[in-house]
Amino acid sequence: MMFSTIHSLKRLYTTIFDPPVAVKSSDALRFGILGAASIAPQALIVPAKSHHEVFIAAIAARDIKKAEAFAKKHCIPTVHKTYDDLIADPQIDCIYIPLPNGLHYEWAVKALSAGKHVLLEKPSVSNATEAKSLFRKPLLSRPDAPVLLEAFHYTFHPAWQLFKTLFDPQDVETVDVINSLVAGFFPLDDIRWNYKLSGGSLMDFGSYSVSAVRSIFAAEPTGVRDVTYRPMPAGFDQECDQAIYATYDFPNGGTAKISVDLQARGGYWFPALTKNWPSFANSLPTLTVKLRSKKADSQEGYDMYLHKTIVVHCYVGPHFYHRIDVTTTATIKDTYLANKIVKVEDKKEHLKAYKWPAGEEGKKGEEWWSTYRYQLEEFVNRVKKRDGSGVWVEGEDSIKQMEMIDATYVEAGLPLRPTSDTLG
Ligand SMILES: NC(=O)C1=CN([C@@H]2O[C@H](COP(=O)(O)OP(=O)(O)OC[C@H]3O[C@@H](n4cnc5c(N)ncnc54)[C@H](OP(=O)(O)O)[C@@H]3O)[C@@H](O)[C@H]2O)C=CC1
Ligand SMILES: O=C1OC[C@@H](O)[C@H](O)[C@H]1O
Repeated sequence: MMFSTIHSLKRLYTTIFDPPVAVKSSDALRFGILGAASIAPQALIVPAKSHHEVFIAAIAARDIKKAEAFAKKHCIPTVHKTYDDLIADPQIDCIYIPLPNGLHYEWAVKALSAGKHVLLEKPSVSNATEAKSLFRKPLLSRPDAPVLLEAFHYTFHPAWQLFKTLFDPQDVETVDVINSLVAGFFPLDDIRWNYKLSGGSLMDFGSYSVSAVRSIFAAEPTGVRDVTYRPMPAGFDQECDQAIYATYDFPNGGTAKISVDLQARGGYWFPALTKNWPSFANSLPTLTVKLRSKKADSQEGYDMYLHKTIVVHCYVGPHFYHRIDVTTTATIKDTYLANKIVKVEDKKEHLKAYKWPAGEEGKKGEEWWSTYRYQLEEFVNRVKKRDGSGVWVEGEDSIKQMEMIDATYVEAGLPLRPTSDTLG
């Protein structure tokens, strides 16, 4: 127990602060970052350290002093005065875009048009109109097309891929996803609460819920219903959802519920007194999948049914911690007694996967790799035209993702996030 805790802490420390630094190869891809964004170190700069084919070469920020300070802190050799200057830099191969959602479209188009590969933060853009325009750009169908990826990092981690091997999407009956963040984590002037910048909880933490549900059913919903939301407090953008709840119907008859709260409060004893206390409950993004009950065996006088429930704890950041709990419930019914239940037995398994199983071709990784590091591996593999792990987020998938977000906002009675002026 003690050994395993020390091992976990060591893995975590290596992941976050101290990955081994790789010697860069002469053909390493040179990345430039648009904006000194908070997420850039975690999502790209730290993961790049251990990748011998990735070099973080340049940064641009709206304020040159901020860019210089960021460059100094993260040892980035080149600072550009503007985002446009960075994109025009012939020394840069790839652009990472961690800008507010509402600016993703404009800058992704500019970067791709300059022939750069683009790693684009999630959600890819503001709405499905932008997504169709971006991901169906004719330049992306050319033989020498640049790579464009919506950075749904969690899908690249072995834990998510292991989870997906545990069931057939056709058998999924219900999915419940909770993405909740304690109130106060993001200040009220954060980009997440700015409608013009395409904010809202569904666009933020909620985009994972939508992505996860689509991935679990391997299908698009036939409808969305029962959408409720909590707007921002008075004085803030009322078009921005602070929390949102929705139910989706899927073609196999299954349903999914998402529950997203970016300012979670309450849930304590004496609710009247504590309802405004920040809530740490559900702080680990969690999802529960229930599969349809299936007849597994039939003997003289008895039928046995199996029913599986799978819970994934911390599905968004499995590198910090995760656990996949699989409960298989066996129910034995007496067919001579009108199917009376005579026995119910639960079998529980707890699974985890920080690395790919040994010996699988193209699948590289280390226990301490974060979701972002696994994602970077595949991004580079695509650029270098190698097969890699086979995990990817296709452009058409990113379009469907935005269609589901749009449909949810429509059902909520909220406006779609605004389309960029740069989309003619
Ligand atoms: N993959 C993940 O785990 C995560 C992804 N994200 C995504 O990354 C993106 C950025 O999020 P985050 O890093 O938290 O955001 P920040 O606010 O920290 O960074 C956004 C950057 O955008 C730039 N910017 C340009 N124009 C504006 C503007 N008008 N207003 C505000 N900022 C502007 C700023 O750059 P400058 O330095 O030039 O001023 C700023 O540094 C979002 O799309 C978000 O959804 C966020 C967190 C986690
Ligand atoms: O991973 C994440 O966690 C917190 C969110 O607000 C953020 O945007 C998201 O990507």
